Amino acid sequence: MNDALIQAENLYCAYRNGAEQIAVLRGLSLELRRGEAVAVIGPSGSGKSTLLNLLNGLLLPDSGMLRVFGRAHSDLTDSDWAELRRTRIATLFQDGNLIPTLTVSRNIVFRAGLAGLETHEGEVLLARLGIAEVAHRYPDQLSGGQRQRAALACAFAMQPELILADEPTGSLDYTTAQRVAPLFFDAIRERALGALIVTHNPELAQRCDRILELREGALHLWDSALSS
Ligand SMILES: Nc1ncnc2c1ncn2[C@@H]1O[C@H](COP(=O)(O)OP(=O)(O)OP(=O)(O)O)[C@@H](O)[C@H]1O
Repeated sequence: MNDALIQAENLYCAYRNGAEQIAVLRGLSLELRRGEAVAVIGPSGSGKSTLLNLLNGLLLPDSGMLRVFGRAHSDLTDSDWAELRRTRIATLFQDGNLIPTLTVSRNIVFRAGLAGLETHEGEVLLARLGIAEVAHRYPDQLSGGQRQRAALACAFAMQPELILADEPTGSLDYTTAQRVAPLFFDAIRERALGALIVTHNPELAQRCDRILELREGALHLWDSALSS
């Protein structure tokens, strides 16, 4: 069995504003396998969100090869990507992507349902994440950190194979981040998920199997000696 969830080779991606062309990814390569967590770090504007959007099918590369679950991006239609996002890829953006008209509990049930699953573990997930008491509240009645943990519960409830996360602990205080991070990594390892985590948090990055730095449009194995 091929364990690669993501294989990207020599990806190029540019934005066009009229005559101006902003080349963001310039020959980016990446492989992510099941059970592996990879942190992506890099300065503001280096292209981290662009990369997440490509891996999610929200953007298309201009050239290069991208395979997700062994399927070439050129063979994936918009509805194939939508199906992958519904059932196999969980995306955690900083603002939480919860449905505002549903309570936290209903968000979890709904998210699992989209993936074709019934879930009875919502309360357990919320308790493990330390937010059982907000299960009946709506997203706009939560703090940023509670919203982020509720989004994490929704992501786990859909039982994804791949998690793409943008600062998954960015809204949490230090103590809560210390509590939530192990749960995140336990879930990745227990369920042999792959995770690509964009983060500025060095402790979170250090828990990953590899740290890659996005620099000059490509990913480089991060060398702490070079950055000090
Ligand atoms: N829709 C767009 N049109 C034109 N340029 C864009 C667009 N989106 C992003 N860019 C530019 O592409 C570059 C990469 O942006 P991106 O958001 O991927 O960076 P980032 O590493 O995620 O930044 P940050 O850490 O600040 O969120 C930046 O120079 C940005 O200004």
